[in-house]
Amino acid sequence: MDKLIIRGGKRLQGTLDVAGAKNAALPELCAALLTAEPVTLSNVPRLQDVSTMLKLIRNMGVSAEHHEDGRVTLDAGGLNNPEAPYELVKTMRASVLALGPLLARFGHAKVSLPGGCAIGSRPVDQHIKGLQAMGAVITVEHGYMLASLPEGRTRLKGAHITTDMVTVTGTENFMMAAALAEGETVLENAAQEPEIGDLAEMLIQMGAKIEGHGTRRIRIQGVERLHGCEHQVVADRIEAGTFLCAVAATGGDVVLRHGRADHLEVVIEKLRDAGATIEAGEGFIRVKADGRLKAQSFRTTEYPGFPTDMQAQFMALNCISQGASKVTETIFENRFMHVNELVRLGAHIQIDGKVSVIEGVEKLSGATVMATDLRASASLVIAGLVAEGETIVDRIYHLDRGYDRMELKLRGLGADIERVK
Ligand SMILES: CC(=O)N[C@H]1[C@@H](OP(=O)(O)OP(=O)(O)OC[C@H]2O[C@@H](n3ccc(=O)[nH]c3=O)[C@H](O)[C@@H]2O)O[C@H](CO)[C@@H](O)[C@@H]1O
Ligand SMILES: C=C(OP(=O)(O)O)C(=O)O
Repeated sequence: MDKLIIRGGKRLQGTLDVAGAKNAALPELCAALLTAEPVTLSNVPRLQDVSTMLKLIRNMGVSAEHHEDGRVTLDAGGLNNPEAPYELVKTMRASVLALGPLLARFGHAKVSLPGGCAIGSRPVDQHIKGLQAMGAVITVEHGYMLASLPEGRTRLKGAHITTDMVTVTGTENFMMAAALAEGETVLENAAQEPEIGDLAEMLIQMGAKIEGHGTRRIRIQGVERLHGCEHQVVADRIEAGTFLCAVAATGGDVVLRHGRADHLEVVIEKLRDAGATIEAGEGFIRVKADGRLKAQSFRTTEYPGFPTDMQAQFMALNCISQGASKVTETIFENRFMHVNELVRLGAHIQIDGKVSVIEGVEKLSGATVMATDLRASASLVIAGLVAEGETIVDRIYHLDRGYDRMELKLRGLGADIERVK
């Protein structure tokens, strides 16, 4: 199993390229299932989750190739097996995104229920309820969602869907299903994450009629057929935010090319309050930091609030900042798995339910720690970059699920970090 060995204490300096967003690329690969015409996505990141999604859709009979230049060319003309088997779904929860498109195009689908995961139980009840409101018949048998249309129907029908909570992949599933449904669908309480807007733009290019993406109410007028398109995946705000926190923690001066500051406003505001200098313009974010910053309290909420996917990385920064801070996680019930590992590196953190209280310390000291989930892994890497001595981060397959060669990018900025088998 791969590990990272980090010798901390190096300032980060230089320029790096922000990759395409995992959380946009995954639904967009599924959107290609909605048409029999070729689709080309560019700026697709090289991540384990993308490889898994490509495996999943190839298994359906789709031809899909990830090229050296980051393009993925897809052709779902030959799709003949609308099924997502457990073996592939269990390693990537985003597989549930195949359900909406398969149902909309084929009228039936068999998608494994995702299991729980380290950060929480993550049910898919809202996905099922919403698609049922659109006329789908869905039963759960032997761990699979078996979805079909009632006798005599060939298309889903538009519906008014109000979810119990804001759900990102739920909103995406409904948008994709509604694009080919009969009549109008209105999504209330819709997610507003930038990845929703990026998917909507792709669907519109394919001929979908969508309005209101980026707001709490999205309207979709179904069409009979969608066509192929070329679409560039939006920059990954979470990868960019992770590097901003890393530089804020180690000190240094780094330019993130292609970074979208407008998608990271709350995080950037917190980093500025902490004492980092951040400049941003068209297609770049520059971060400069020196010495210990001031700890910042925050609570995670849906976009445009503080992203849960940045909680662990910002907490790592708080661990070595001046003063105390309170971090409240409101989205996932079990997203503090990094805390015990940060404590092994010398951090002072106490958990009380949804709240972690962090007392900043002057230094961390290297140790062997275990990655438990994707962003937890990133927080341990940040902590390792500032810790004295050697930190070994074990089980980095979690990290590889969502970061495009993170250690190479960090090495390019002067970090002492290597991957070992
Ligand atoms: C591939 C992708 O885009 N993943 C992101 C997506 O995950 P994902 O879309 O899975 O997360 P959701 O927005 O759906 O989850 C929000 C909350 O709603 C709950 N819920 C959701 C659906 C449902 O049917 N029932 C239910 O109870 C979840 O357990 C969670 O507590 O948004 C999360 C919240 O920003 C991010 O952390 C993930 O990185
Ligand atoms: C939780 C995350 O992703 P996923 O929904 O793919 O598990 C994440 O990107 O931090």
